[in-house]
Amino acid sequence: MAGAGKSTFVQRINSYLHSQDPPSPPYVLNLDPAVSNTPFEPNIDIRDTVDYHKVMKEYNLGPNGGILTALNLFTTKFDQVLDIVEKRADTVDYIILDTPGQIEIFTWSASGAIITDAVASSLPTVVAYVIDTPRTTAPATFMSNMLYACSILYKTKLPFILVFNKTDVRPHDFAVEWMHDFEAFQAALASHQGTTDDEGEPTYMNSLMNSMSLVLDEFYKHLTTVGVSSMTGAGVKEFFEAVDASRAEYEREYLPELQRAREAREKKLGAMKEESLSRFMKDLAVDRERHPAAAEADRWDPQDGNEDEDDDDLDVNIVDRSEDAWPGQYIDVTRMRPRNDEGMAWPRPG
Ligand SMILES: Nc1nc2c(ncn2[C@@H]2O[C@H](COP(=O)(O)OP(=O)(O)OP(=O)(O)O)[C@@H](O)[C@H]2O)c(=O)[nH]1
Repeated sequence: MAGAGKSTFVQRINSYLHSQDPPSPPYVLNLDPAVSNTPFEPNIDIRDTVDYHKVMKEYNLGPNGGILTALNLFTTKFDQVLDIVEKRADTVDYIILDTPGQIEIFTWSASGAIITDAVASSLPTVVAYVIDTPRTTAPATFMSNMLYACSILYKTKLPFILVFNKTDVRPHDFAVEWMHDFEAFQAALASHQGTTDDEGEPTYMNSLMNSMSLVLDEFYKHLTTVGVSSMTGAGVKEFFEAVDASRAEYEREYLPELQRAREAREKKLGAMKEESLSRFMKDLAVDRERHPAAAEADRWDPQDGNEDEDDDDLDVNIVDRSEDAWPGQYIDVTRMRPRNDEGMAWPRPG
């Protein structure tokens, strides 16, 4: 959620990896086009490719529409990002993606899904869901947060770590208790104000939450939980232990499922292609029979000079900053680079 501390957390895990012996600098991607400063220096930054303010102006959008459109435009180039990232995979142990602050823009958009699927199908991937612990102490807020996490887990089907952040302000033991002890959560719900109406009946919200917490009980079994403080660095080591365990889970569960889905999709696509090709060939034969002269004139001439037409050489707009810095370099935030995409013609909807 916005303000949960995602960027601070990225900076913390980045500095943790740098401080290992030997240092293990990660490769960092910033996918938030609207962030003004990041506390780390990303290797690839969406802001180098898309100017969010210009997108808002050009497409006449508000802030959220601007972020979504900027992300969509960036996604059209994501194959290039993946190429760069894959080239680094042998020398870099961790690749970190920081997502936009407006959670639904990433989790519920087509581009968020494309980016997640693309990354997850080429590298072991884990989702870290960062929670603002001090702002999750009310049972209703806790429940909403868990429902959101649940929806992302089921959407991505990826290994998932709940990161209770800001434990320097409020330890996350209450959350662990609520997740493991159904009755403790019920008691917290009951002791919270407004659980019954004027006639002593449970309020709609309270009964809804009671039933929801039963559903969530199943969901909690699939989760790993860690408490961290991005401020002090407490819990970061445990976070990386959870990431390593998730890698095994990715290889055991996600990968076979992915391969099965890919094979099924390719089979279906192959059948569709074959069918439309045979339909096309039939139509062509009928057409040629009816108009033999036109068919003769329509033959492809290899001397035409069209063989140079190759759209593989489209402009390369993705900037790999580590070409002139080292991977995952984190620096003071005043060294942000100017955005420079003057003259870039983005496709317009419709
Ligand atoms: N005390 C404390 N504050 C934290 C911690 N992590 C982050 N913060 C503070 O929480 C605020 C939000 O942190 P950000 O890292 O900007 O959060 P974000 O989720 O990236 O924010 P958006 O990108 O706007 O969604 C900042 O003021 C941070 O200093 C923590 O572990 N402890």
